Amino acid sequence: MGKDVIIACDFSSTSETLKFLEQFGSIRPYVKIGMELYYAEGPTIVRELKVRGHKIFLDLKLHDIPNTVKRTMRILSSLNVDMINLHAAGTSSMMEAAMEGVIKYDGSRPLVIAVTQLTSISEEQLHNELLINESLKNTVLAYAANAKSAGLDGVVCSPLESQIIHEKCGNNFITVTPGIRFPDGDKSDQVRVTTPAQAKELGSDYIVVGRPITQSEDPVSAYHRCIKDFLV
Ligand SMILES: O=c1ccn([C@@H]2O[C@H](COP(=O)(O)O)[C@@H](O)[C@H]2O)c(=O)[nH]1
Repeated sequence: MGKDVIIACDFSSTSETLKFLEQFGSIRPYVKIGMELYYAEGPTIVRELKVRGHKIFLDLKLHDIPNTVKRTMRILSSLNVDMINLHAAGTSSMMEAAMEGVIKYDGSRPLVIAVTQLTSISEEQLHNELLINESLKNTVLAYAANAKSAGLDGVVCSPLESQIIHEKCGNNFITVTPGIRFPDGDKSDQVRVTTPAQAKELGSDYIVVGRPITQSEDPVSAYHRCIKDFLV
């Protein structure tokens, strides 16, 4: 299974995104298109980046009734992205419907992964606001197990949970982990964070890195720092 560093391109336009990626020259990083960029530019941003040779994680975190998610997955899958996601909180029925919708006419499909609990959520918020009495760890593990039973390929979680998810769901069940910060970095709105090196130790398959690269004075060096700490 391929491990990689995925850059979260949280920009509001195609021009800003392409200007950012031009700094990488002939390197074509794996990129994540999230809600901000997709809602601003629509499917054309996916085509623009695909044609330039980038692998794409389309991070739209679907969460709706099963029929709506199934039909939306059919549309999104036709964009030929490499990875796509939804919220495990939408239930097993929703995830099973998504897996039906995502299969293309030729039988292929992107990787499908489920968000367990957002990396910005703390144990206290889980209990006091979401009114979930289970521990964060148990909730994440249960959601991961549901995703696996529904036929998904893996989950989005904090690197802090990668190891226990692999123990429960197997090493082929992939963990895609945002919440990455350099040792000297600002956590900002993230709560369950690790460094790239810790994510490697804990067995994350992919790390998703946004601001530590995009807001860096030298994004290319910050990306290579992630590659060195996580992959090498
Ligand atoms: O649980 C989640 C799910 C998705 N994300 C997304 O990852 C990036 C992280 O960006 P940073 O700037 O490195 O914090 C961002 O696009 C989120 O929407 C997440 O952080 N946590």
